[in-house]
Amino acid sequence: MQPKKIEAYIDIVSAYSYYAFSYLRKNSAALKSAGVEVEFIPVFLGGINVSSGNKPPWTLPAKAAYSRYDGQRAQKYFGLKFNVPGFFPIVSLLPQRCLAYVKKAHPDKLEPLFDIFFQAMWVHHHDLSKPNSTKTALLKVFTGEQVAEIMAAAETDEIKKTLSATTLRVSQDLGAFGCPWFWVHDGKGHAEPFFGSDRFHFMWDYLEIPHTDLELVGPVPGKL
Ligand SMILES: N[C@@H](CCC(=O)N[C@@H](CS)C(=O)NCC(=O)O)C(=O)O
Repeated sequence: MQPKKIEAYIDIVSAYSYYAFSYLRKNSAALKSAGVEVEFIPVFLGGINVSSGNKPPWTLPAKAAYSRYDGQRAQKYFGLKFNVPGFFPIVSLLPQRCLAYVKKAHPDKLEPLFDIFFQAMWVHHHDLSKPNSTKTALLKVFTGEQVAEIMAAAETDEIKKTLSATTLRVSQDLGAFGCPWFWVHDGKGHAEPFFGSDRFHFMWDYLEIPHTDLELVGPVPGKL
């Protein structure tokens, strides 16, 4: 029997991946006590779009206009505050390859690095497609020597192939058409996909974890 597990496929170029990452980390103790393992897995969202035939939502003007409301609401809900950087979107291959290497070579540093990269991109508006910005962010988690090692590894065929193989697997085998994408194992030998940072209540039902989110509190005294 497989354990209950959430495979979380995320890219730092995706604000919705940032929301999902923060939420899962905030709830890590509760998930652990419910016997659910969480694995964060770097993917290249641009590659998922190409492979699935999808287009980024902001390329459709109506979705771009709506996303301004949705983004503000999500930030309030998840307790984050940032503006979309002027350079958005970026080609996120460099930071995602660094993460793919760190996952292999320094697995205990993967979550801290995701956190620093998300903050660098969204809160501090550092363009992580530029090597100097990526190096500066890496230095918040690693020594100078390790940063050189990670930057060199990100240029190797092995790491390039690792990121593209994961990206291909999640889109072709696990049905992904965007990020964050989740492949969730129910602990009974089955697994299902979930898309987005706004589907955790369905995920908790699927995993049979008690939760209170989305319960209406009422009636409000004096209002009825
Ligand atoms: N409703 C989802 C939206 C997530 C979303 O729009 N993700 C973007 C990347 S940041 C994407 O890949 N979208 C593909 C699509 O909507 O088809 C959420 O709240 O998390």
